[in-house]
Amino acid sequence: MTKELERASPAPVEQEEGVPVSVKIRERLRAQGRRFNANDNIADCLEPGDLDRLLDEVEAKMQGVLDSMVIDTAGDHNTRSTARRVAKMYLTEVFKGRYVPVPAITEFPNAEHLNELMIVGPITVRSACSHHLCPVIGKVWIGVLPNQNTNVIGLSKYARLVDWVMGRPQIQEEAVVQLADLIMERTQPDGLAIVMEASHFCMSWRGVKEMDSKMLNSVMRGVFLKDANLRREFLSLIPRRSS
Ligand SMILES: Nc1nc2c(ncn2[C@@H]2O[C@H](COP(=O)(O)OP(=O)(O)OP(=O)(O)O)[C@@H](O)[C@H]2O)c(=O)[nH]1
Repeated sequence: MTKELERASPAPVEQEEGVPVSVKIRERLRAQGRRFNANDNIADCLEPGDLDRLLDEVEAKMQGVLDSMVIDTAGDHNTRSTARRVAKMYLTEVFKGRYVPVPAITEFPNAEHLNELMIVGPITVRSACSHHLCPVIGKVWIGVLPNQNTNVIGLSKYARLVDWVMGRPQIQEEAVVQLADLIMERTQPDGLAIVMEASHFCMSWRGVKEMDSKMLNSVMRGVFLKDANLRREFLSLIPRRSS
């Protein structure tokens, strides 16, 4: 392209004034050919200050939702700051797992060359379904068969990884797979087993209004897939789940 043509071209969206920050972020994601589904993490496409600008943008859109629901947020003292509260809750609390990088994981040398089954749980699951953004609350158990040559990670880190993956709008089937992929990638054990049990408020608070049903699902990787005895041992060691 000649210098003249370059000058004549419209400014890239990054430099345009008044372009919503979400549009700029989407452009960066598309330029990298990246997916940005509800349960994807996009932290590495955010620039300094973007999250604050997103907060302002989501607040303005939430205010529009409240206005369209014919709620008098100016007169009603209870909802005066609701748009800001909801924006903060989505971006910095319940869906934080989309906007912050993966937690740092401390690794310790596997000095004793441990290769026995280890189970951690129940770890609390707090999420929301991608369909209605209703809460999903439950528990997860993680079983690891370490590899005698790989490092050991601190126990609390499993809970931090669960929190990071579940802090996005999710569906349970995809959440357990994302969690398994992450733990496999980070710790490279010989085997990994995950069982999740959760209540979906989209089924109890609304819709079919079924109060007691839960969804249980599992994912097995590595030796857990091949070794039925190991699978049985893991399942038998998980404390009796809530009724
Ligand atoms: N498979 C799966 N389904 C889920 C999960 N979370 C919520 N759902 C369901 O996803 C469906 C949402 O899509 P639709 O069926 O289009 O929603 P709807 O018409 O409002 O459905 P109702 O909930 O039956 O009123 C509902 O059946 C939810 O119960 C999940 O983690 N996994």
